[in-house]
Amino acid sequence: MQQTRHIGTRGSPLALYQARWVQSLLVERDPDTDWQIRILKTSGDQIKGELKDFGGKGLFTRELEEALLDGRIDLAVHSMKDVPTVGHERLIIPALLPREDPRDAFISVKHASIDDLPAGAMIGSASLRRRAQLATLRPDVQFCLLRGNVQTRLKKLEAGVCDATFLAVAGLNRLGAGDRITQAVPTELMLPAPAQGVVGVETRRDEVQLRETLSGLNDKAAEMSITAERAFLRALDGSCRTPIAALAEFTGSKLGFRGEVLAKDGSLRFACVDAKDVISVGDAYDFGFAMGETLRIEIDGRITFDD
Ligand SMILES: NCc1[nH]cc(CCC(=O)O)c1CC(=O)O
Repeated sequence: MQQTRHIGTRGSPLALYQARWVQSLLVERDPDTDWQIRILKTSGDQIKGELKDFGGKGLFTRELEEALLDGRIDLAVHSMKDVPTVGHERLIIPALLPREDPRDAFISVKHASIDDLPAGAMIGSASLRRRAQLATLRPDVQFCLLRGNVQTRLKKLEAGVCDATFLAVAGLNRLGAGDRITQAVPTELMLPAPAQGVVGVETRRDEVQLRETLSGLNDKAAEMSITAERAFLRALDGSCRTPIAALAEFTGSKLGFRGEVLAKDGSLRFACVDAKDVISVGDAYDFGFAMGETLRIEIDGRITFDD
């Protein structure tokens, strides 16, 4: 008899796209299983104000993890940048899919680039990281909230709610909205969020066979990078609400790493850069964690992580 497995996802167009992507990869690998998508509402989808006012962490992933634990779903598809660094002991993420472009996109109707923005321009973004980074580049612009899913934000921008916004290039590409990108911002100007551009698949730790199937989808370079970036975040955050960015790039056997921590208003910025030969995922974790520890010592209380 054919076995049915449920792939849990949020209902936003981006989340659905990602779930369908995982579904098609699984159908290819194991056509004898019936891979079904099950849409769940998460508390993060119902919030209209500032995310940080609602207990931040894991907002988009918690309900999916609860559904995994009580058996409503067998797999959960996540944007890895939304996944907290400390996971549930009964859950595991055996598959990280190949990374898309990790950069942020600058999107504007009237202005060609960040440099092109006039003084006083209104930037719509709820992201503390993007706000702080932009404030270091352009202390003369202002910010307002712009929330909702990717399409909603693009519509609001077009309606003139703000002069520009930022979204992940990866999400826009996945939605077929890559033509809306005004400027793909170089990572030297705006370092992405840890794990930006990577989709991961989570399951229950005791699902031996599912884990093996998922391991077949795992991308080694993405795993090395994401492991280092998330270890960096873990070394720094706790219950972090200060902006943290990181990008690890794996080529050959070398892991290049850049990370930064900013004060929310962009008035302080601490950065680190290094590269190291890594063999195992454990090496990548240790490297990222050590980078985070070093930066934390350097910051020495001058930026607090929970204010
Ligand atoms: N927090 C929402 C979120 N989570 C992941 C992405 C983009 C896709 C990705 O990074 O894989 C987005 C939207 C955005 O920041 O533009």
